[in-house]
Amino acid sequence: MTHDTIDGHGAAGIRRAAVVGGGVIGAGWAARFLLNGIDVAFYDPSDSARDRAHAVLAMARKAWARLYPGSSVAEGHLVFAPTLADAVRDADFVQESLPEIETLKRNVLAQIDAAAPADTIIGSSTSGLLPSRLQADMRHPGRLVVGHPFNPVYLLPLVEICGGDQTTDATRDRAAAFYTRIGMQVLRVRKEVDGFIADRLLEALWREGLWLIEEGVATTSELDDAIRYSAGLRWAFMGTFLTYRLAGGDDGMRHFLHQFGPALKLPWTKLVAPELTDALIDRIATQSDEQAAGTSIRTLEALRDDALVRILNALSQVGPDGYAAGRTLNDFRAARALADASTPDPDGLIVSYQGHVLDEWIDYNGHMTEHRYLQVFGEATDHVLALIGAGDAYVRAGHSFYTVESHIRHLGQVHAGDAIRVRSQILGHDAKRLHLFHTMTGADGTTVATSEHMLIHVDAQKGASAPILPDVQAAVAAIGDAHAALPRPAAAGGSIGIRPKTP
Ligand SMILES: NC(=O)C1=CN([C@@H]2O[C@H](COP(=O)(O)OP(=O)(O)OC[C@H]3O[C@@H](n4cnc5c(N)ncnc54)[C@H](O)[C@@H]3O)[C@@H](O)[C@H]2O)C=CC1
Ligand SMILES: C[N+](C)(C)CC(=O)CC(=O)[O-]
Repeated sequence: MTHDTIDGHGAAGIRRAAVVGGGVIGAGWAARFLLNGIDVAFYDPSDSARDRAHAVLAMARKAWARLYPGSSVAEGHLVFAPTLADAVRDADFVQESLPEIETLKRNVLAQIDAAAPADTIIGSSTSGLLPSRLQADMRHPGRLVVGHPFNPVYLLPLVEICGGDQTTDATRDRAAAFYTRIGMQVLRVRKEVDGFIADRLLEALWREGLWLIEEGVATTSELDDAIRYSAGLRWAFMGTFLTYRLAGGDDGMRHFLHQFGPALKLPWTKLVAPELTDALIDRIATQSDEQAAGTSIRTLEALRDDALVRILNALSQVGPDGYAAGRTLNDFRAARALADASTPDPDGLIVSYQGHVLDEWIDYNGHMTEHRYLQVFGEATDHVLALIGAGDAYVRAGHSFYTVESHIRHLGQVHAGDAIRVRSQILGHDAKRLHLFHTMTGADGTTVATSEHMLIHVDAQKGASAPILPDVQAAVAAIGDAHAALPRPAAAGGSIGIRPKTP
């Protein structure tokens, strides 16, 4: 995998982004930036943009809670800028996601160029317009680069980077480093070309599909079935060429080309876009309505996100390091763990979880239900374990910590959407044991709950307790000794019981 250096060329210094154009894609970018702790100034004159941004952010939070559980990266702040100039004035990075109209984009890009600081990179989300044309009216054209994402931007990792004639190498590199830093898989387009790489492939398939509908060969639903029950499943991790290498049997690609290459001359495909007459549009839209069978766009988006999260999580477990997008996910998890480890806390505790209460965590009493506290505290524990070097790789190598005792105290209430934060203290440790205390606070800093856990170190293959490995032991000792100097929580070691009332 090409993994651009994370903080090369100042990408680590990007703290404020501007999103210009906040539709499907702009809102997705805003969510990805915010969930990476980057502040976002959002500009879109449409009345519905604000609601959409919040809705997309809520979906993204849900998905990220399942991809990066326990992460302590604090969400960035979102502001809705009244004007374009306000949005970009202090931005370290601008992402343009205006409608796919060249004249509009050129005009607004020139305005962004005039208002943004001179060293700010400007990324365009265009699906296929040529960057050489988009940068033509800019005074500093060298800083424009296409960063073409995929919907939903907060989940799909690919971003195609394509520069125009005047784009500098430094701009390409800085954009690549920045997109990598926010968890994306960068694909650098070697030569400027309409539609870049992925959309040329997607368009070819789409053209053929439209032709098949026009000819009455298949409906939208049959075309989708043809993909989702077959090639779509293997595309998710092997793409076309690796898949066809296997289809060539033991002789691989060479045999495949000899066997199936001649069909290209027949040819099977038309690849001509049919005329989109009103009648054809009606036919496709009606078939699409029938296919959706009344399921709303929001419900389909939730289904899509659920499936994507599961696929990404599954791919992250293939092979020692994850496979395809699963590998990108693992690399990003490791990078986030480093960022988590450096989250400062004024009291010297470990910031082990920062997030928001999700809708599905709410019970019939209207507040976060009890087992979700254990989930959050469990993720906080995982964060501490990763910090001392007992994360995924340690577990894969057969070593782990098991929790043998827990005590949760519920002291307040939190509701859907509330911000929560957990800070953790190592209260004790020895050759095999780790004693942790977590404190959960709400947005105003009030303590909502505490939890205390005893963990025992195990050799997972033997299924028996075993001494903590030396490197981890040293990390525990370093943090534990520092924490021993901090005040011990008054509730630590508390027991449960109904105490007799004093007369
Ligand atoms: N929808 C998709 O699947 C993908 C789209 N793209 C690209 O992303 C870009 C945006 O596409 P979508 O988000 O789908 O479009 P969209 O139509 O959902 O959103 C465009 C937004 O731009 C806003 N807008 C219009 N004029 C504006 C102005 N002067 N200043 C600020 N905002 C303005 C509109 O109010 C609207 O909210 C296009 O270049 C498209 O090719 C890239 C990847 C995928
Ligand atoms: C349809 N589209 C050209 C806007 C699609 C893309 O650009 C990428 C995607 O998400 O499929």
